[in-house]
Amino acid sequence: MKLFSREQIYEADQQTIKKQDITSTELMDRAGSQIFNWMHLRLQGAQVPIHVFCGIGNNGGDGLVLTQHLISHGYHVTTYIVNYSHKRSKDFLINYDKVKSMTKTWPVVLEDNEAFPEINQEDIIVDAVFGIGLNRPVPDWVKDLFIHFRKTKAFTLSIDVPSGLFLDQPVKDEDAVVWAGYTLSFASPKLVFFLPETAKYTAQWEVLDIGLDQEYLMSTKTEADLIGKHEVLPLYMPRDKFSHKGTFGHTLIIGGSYGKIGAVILSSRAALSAGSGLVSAYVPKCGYIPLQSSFPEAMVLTDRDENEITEISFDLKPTVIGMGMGLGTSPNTLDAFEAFLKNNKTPLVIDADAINLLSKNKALLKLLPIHSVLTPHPKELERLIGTWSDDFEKLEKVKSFSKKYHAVVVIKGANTITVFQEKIYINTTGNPGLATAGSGDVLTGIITGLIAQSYSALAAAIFGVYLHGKAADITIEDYGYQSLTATHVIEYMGKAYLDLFEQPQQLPQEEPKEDN
Ligand SMILES: NC(=O)C1=CN([C@@H]2O[C@H](COP(=O)(O)OP(=O)(O)OC[C@H]3O[C@@H](n4cnc5c(N)ncnc54)[C@H](O)[C@@H]3O)[C@@H](O)[C@H]2O)[C@@H](O)CC1
Ligand SMILES: [K+]
Repeated sequence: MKLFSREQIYEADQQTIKKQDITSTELMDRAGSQIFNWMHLRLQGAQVPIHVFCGIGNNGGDGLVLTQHLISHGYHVTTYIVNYSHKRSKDFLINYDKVKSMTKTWPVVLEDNEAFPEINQEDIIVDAVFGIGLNRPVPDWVKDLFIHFRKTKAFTLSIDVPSGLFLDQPVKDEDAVVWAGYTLSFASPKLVFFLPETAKYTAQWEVLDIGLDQEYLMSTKTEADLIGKHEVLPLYMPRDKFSHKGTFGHTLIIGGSYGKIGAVILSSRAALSAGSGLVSAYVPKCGYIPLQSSFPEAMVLTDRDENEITEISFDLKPTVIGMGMGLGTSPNTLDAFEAFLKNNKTPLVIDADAINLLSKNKALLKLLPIHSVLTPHPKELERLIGTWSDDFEKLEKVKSFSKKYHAVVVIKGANTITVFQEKIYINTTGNPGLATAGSGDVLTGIITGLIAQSYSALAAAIFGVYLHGKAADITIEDYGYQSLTATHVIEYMGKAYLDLFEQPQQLPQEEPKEDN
């Protein structure tokens, strides 16, 4: 799914109005009606007090359309105008008059220095104060209103975006943003719903289709894409009947040090479960027996040293190398790593201590083959690119890094983000159960195993992150969050693959009672 920017959404609105020959008021009607349908389906006429807070722009206008439907369907609704400016939008004013003519009274106008309405925890707040038009800090008294919303603990439904949340700037004051229980967003979810610092402002979100011009939406390229099943299916490469293990490549995993051989075992097993035809591991001598006995499918090569890697040399011709898990960062290992990079031509996936070695010796970065994949967690990323002041700056820095070194960077986190040059891909699978030892080693193994099968580096990163999260999502159905282990993720990879082709269960369609 594409994540459109604010400018693109405004453009989509304009194109829609032009091509469908409708007015902006009609488009607002669609938006407000969709919000109403969503609520009506769930509330079914329940007499819960609904407080609709409308700003003076088009987001407020959407709120006023919603109000009209709620009133005409007999809901218990109170409408407030959050009068933060006198520059009311045309479509706001049209709907403001409509509400007046329906109810014979004007909505309650809230201004600075006025008492805020009483709201109970069981009530519903609809937040239509600011939408994507927010372009400067929220006035203090409106911030106080948002604090009031939170104090009531009432369910808060935000229209389009939680008010106070900028689409392209960090939040400076978390009290100046509405904390939504649910956001109903038009055109696409917004990038900020997925970034670590701003995801918390909406617990859940959903996109409502307001019939924007399909041609524009289809043909417009976005800076960010959201990755779900629909997006990874075209990446999947089916297997030919006449294929053999050589067809699916040879993965070499290089890593491990005394006490950290398990990381290599996890990565190697993950590469095989992702479909790599052959898997070999290169470890210090102490890793030989553990690997051979726990993972009979792998071939094992050893360093001359017992406890750490001191020289990386082998006779194999691997298709791809995944390295860094459990590697350690000793001077001997660094020398081996540097010598290896100077001669290496094989595609690389770089994780953990291999990232740390690069961070401490930045000159080595230019030795990476193009389209290397790096899989840092936030601390490793910080060592690699330096600190950042907010998520937007972080993304910009990662993009520059990616461009400079032609690398694919996978930023691990709740919504793992893959960055390649100017473009970012946000994963939607995975769960807090993945915050467990070894899950990163498994991810690196999966991505490496996909590259072995001739997926491009970018496709392998996007698809690998998806499958890894999906396997974890299926695992928790059997094990729950707490008991999920990295080994489960490997074992559930098969189910993650099968899930790609599972038809969604057809639920009986519920219809809203009526809509007029
Ligand atoms: N443009 C369209 O045709 C459609 C717009 N829609 C709605 O319209 C919204 C965008 O509407 P607007 O562009 O009118 O903007 P908003 O309703 O988000 O904001 C209203 C106005 O407030 C002003 N403003 C911004 N920050 C302020 C601040 N801190 N203090 C005081 N004033 C401030 C701005 O000048 C802005 O235009 C969307 O989020 C969506 O909800 C939908 O109705 C669908 C169609
Ligand atoms: K809003």
